[in-house]
Order: sequence, then C-alpha cells, then structure tokens
Amino acid sequence: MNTSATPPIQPFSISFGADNATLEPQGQVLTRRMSDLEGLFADGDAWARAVADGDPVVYTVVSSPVPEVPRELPQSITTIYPGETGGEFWMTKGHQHPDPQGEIYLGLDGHGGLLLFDGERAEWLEMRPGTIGYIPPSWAHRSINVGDEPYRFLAVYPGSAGHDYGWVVAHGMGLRARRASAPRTGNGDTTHVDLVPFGAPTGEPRTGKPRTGKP
Ligand SMILES: O=P(O)(O)OC[C@H]1O[C@](O)(CO)[C@@H](O)[C@@H]1O
Repeated sequence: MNTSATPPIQPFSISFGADNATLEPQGQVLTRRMSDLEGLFADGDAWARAVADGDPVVYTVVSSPVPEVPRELPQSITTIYPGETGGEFWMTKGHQHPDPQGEIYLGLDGHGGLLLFDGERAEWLEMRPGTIGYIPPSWAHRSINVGDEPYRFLAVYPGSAGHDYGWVVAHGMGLRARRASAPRTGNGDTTHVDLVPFGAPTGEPRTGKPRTGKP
C-alpha cells in the first residue's frame, strides 16, 4: 500500500524497519529538498548556493496509510539529514496547526531539537532516542538535526489538525539553531549549538549558552 487508506479503517499493525525508516504497510512519502525551504534559512545566499549545488534532500517524511481526516490519528517517520546552511542546522519547514490540537513526537535516532513558538515564547526541547516531545495546541513546531547522523522521529497527530506553513513565514519561529563558532565547555551535549534570536544578522557573533524564552 503506497497511498492513504479510506475510512472506516479496520484495526491493523505496522512494521517499522528501523534501518531505513520504512513502514509496512506504508502510505505517502514526502521528500523535501533544499529548494522546498526557500525563505526559511537566515542566510538566503547560502540557501541559493545549496540549491544550485545539487539541491540536496534535507528531510523525508514516510507516513502510515492512516489519512489526515477528522477523528483519525495519522503517524509518520521524519528523517532529517545532517547538514548546515549558512551555519544554520538543517531543519523542517515548520508549521502551525490551523485547528489547534496537540501532537507528540518520539525520538528514534540521532540528535535533534524540537523548536516550539507560540508567537511570543520560544521553547527548545532536546530530542534523543526515547525522548517524547509534547507539542501543545497553538504552538508552531520545527524539528532540527543538531547532530552528525540522520535525526529520526515518529510523529503522531490528529488527522484534522492541518499544516499552516504561512504562519511560520509570517511570524518566524522565535529562535534559530546555529553551530557555535566556539563550542562552550559544560556538561550538556548542546555545547556546539547556539540558539539565537530569529532575526539576528547571519554574521552576528555567536556566543552564549542554549536558552529558551522570549526571543
Ligand atoms: O510539515 P513539516 O514542517 O515539513 O515537517 C514535517 C513533520 O511534521 C509533520 O507534518 C507532523 O507535524 C510530520 O508528518 C513530519 O514529522
């Protein structure tokens, strides 16, 4: 099965192939290349160079056959490949749910961050294999790979929530995740990541520890 099922859906189980993130049965597969992320990286010139230089795949989303319709509970596995554009770690487009409903992520592989923004406050959740990240209603969300390996997570979300990408274009995401120019000392494992205000110039000195709060 490579398309969404039609309700009423009978009870069924899904086999997850951990090596290559396949699902069986499997629904739609989405591939986002660099060209699909226009206007989202702070450094637009670096983005344009990456598009011209092979337009790499930034992330893929493999869905189960459960469709995005009211009362159903779709699931998907997202794999974000490691990379940086203008010093900014590779990430998903990010979206808001037009119908404000919650969502959960489960970290499967690699090292990521879940950036949440409600229009005023930004929060950063460290995502590791086994971490469950909760996205409350009305918080826009973007996932970011801050590691050197593919970062992979399971998403489970209400089928009627929807995806509003324009909200993120209009409001931003509060913070950006960049590689620290000089890794800090400390016990945490994000000493190589700087979370900077969303509108910070791309050349701004990158100092300070990862933080959350009002941008
Ligand atoms: O929709 P975006 O912002 O491209 O991000 C993809 C991720 O978000 C979801 O659409 C769910 O929120 C997943 O299917 C996937 O994990």
